[in-house]
Amino acid sequence: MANSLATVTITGAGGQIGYALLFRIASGQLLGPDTAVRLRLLEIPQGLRSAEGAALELQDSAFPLLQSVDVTDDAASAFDGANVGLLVGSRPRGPGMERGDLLAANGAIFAPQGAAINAGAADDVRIVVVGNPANTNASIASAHAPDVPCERFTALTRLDHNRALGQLSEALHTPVSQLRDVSIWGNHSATQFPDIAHATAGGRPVVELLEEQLGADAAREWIRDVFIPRVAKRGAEIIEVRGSSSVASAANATIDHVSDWVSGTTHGWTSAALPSDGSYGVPEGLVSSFPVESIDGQWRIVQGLELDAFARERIDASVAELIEEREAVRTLGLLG
Ligand SMILES: NC(=O)c1ccc[n+]([C@@H]2O[C@H](COP(=O)([O-])OP(=O)(O)OC[C@H]3O[C@@H](n4cnc5c(N)ncnc54)[C@H](O)[C@@H]3O)[C@@H](O)[C@H]2O)c1
Ligand SMILES: O=C(O)C[C@H](O)C(=O)O
Repeated sequence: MANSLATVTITGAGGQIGYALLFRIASGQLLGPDTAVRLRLLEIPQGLRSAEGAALELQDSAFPLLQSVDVTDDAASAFDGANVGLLVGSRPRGPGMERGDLLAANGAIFAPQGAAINAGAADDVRIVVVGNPANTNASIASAHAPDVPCERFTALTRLDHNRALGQLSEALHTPVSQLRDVSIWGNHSATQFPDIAHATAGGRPVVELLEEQLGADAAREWIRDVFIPRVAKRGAEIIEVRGSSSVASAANATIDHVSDWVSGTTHGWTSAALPSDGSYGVPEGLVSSFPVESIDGQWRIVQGLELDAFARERIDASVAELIEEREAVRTLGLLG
């Protein structure tokens, strides 16, 4: 029997990722078998029917851990008492839409949601932003929640991390369970840097295994010309092949992110985008992806990793893009 109760708020709950998330959360995969959940589904008016339909199906699933489901288009009531906020609903880039328009449209979503979190969320609230541009949307929400510690606002790069594991597993013919310490640095965008310099497979350095398999030069080329772009552009590949953006894998990564945050990482480190504390020269406060561990319910950036010139250049390029996005939203007055 559950011995605690948590309120989980999902924005964009009537959308694709929302639908892939809800049933896994209600079954206990987000917070474990000892925590009953109260779900709050936030949608815009046009999305309410879809969210209401999902709520009917949740009822029909008779999940023992599911205590209640509320559907609303009011951010204040959706985030009232929230322990976990999954910020999925966002404004995707449409045809002919300029980057500035995209950031402004998302500002209009994430600024009021940040304010609602500030006003009513539980003291221990944990937020993960999935809706793109995820890192910058997290900064906007955080800027409007001055009473919530900024480290509670994170953005999803676990999908990129998992994609990197999938690619390595295939290349090395090694189960994912044998892989450790892959890192995603920077933005959840094509500039991200998937880094395997410290990764191991079955305890052996991945780079060494690739060199044995391919030879030193070909291994370097594979990492630079195949692995990195494949992971960084996987979102676009999925859109091209599936005809719409990733859904189940994005929901799965969101569950992984929150579940590790709450329960701790046990298989080496993972990756998450969080406000920088200045580590690795990333400007303080910028929401950037790092290699992280979760200890005692808090993300900690893995310290002391050596970065070669190639890594430094790639991280700097992605951080430069994040700084540009931050300046653009600052100019729009979205950072408070
Ligand atoms: N970070 C990642 O790894 C990652 C991966 C995949 C997709 N995404 C992003 O996730 C987002 C959602 O994807 P999807 O496939 O579920 O899209 P979707 O269009 O199916 O669903 C989005 C839902 O959000 C709702 N919504 C819009 N504005 C809202 C608001 N202000 N409040 C509440 N709900 C609102 C819409 O009505 C819609 O139902 C997109 O921005 C997508 O680019 C991120
Ligand atoms: O929705 C997108 O643009 C792609 C998404 O962020 C992904 O990584 O799959």
